[in-house]
Amino acid sequence: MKVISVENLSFKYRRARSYSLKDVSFEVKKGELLGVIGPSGSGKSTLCLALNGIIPNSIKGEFSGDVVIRDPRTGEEYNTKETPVSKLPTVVGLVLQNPESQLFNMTVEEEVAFGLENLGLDRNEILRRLRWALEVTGLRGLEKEFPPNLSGGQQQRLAIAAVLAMRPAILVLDEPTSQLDPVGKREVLGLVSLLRKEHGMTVVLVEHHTDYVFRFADRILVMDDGGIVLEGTPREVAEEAETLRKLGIKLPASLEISHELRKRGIIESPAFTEEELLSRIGGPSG
Ligand SMILES: Nc1ncnc2c1ncn2[C@@H]1O[C@H](COP(=O)(O)OP(=O)(O)OP(=O)(O)O)[C@@H](O)[C@H]1O
Repeated sequence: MKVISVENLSFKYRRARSYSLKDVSFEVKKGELLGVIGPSGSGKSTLCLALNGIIPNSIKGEFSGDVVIRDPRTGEEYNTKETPVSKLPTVVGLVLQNPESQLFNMTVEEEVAFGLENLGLDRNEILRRLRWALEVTGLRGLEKEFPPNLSGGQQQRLAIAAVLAMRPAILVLDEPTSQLDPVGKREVLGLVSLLRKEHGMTVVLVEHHTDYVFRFADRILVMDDGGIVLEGTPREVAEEAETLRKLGIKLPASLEISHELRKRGIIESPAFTEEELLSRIGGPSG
């Protein structure tokens, strides 16, 4: 089942000289993890904002094309340009790059409950969702903490908890680990994997950490200059090493090495992890 259909989407910010998205079309199926990579300024963040309707409803500009979101639980379809912005976060949650920009309450629990109060839910439902969101994100016990006192990884997990409490079926994450240290990165990407596996969520993930994207995404979109230049499975996209290199996209080390080894005829297909690479060349892991 398709849960996101983007058709001929173009967008130019007010006062900008050129379009930030140029005739972009793609689909995402229920339960998929779509990785989005591309150089700085290629339109990834703009695309994220368009997926939950902030563009064109709150951030205006020249918009054409359609972004249609289908709620897999009800089958209802929402064309973002015709849907109130207050409705979309209950279907598509958006987590931004910098957690601090999304956190503005005095305690962890107030942060998560804030959006729920705006949904007009009753007290019991708010508490139920609050507990669930903190449980899933591993933040139980930190309810009374002041958000700026949390670690970077905890702050980003809190931003995710606040979005999850709205019970979206689809999660869009715009470089959620870019401000984090390696421990924080692992925490957040571990959470993304859990949300997919155990909660059946569909995920669109913009991520510079290509190791994760090539290893776990079902499909990858590569963007450049507002358009999609490559789209395919990690295996298919990895075949285009030269294009990726020209765009300045760093492949995971195992793929870079396997690309060189393939050129020399030592192995036949790309290896996505170090273990896979070692086993291909007859190393210690077999
Ligand atoms: N609010 C805005 N007003 C005008 N132009 C903008 C605005 N936000 C982004 N742009 C422009 O739109 C283009 C795409 O930017 P966008 O932030 O979507 O790219 P990105 O791929 O997410 O980059 P990064 O990896 O650096 O976050 C860039 O040329 C950028 O300068």
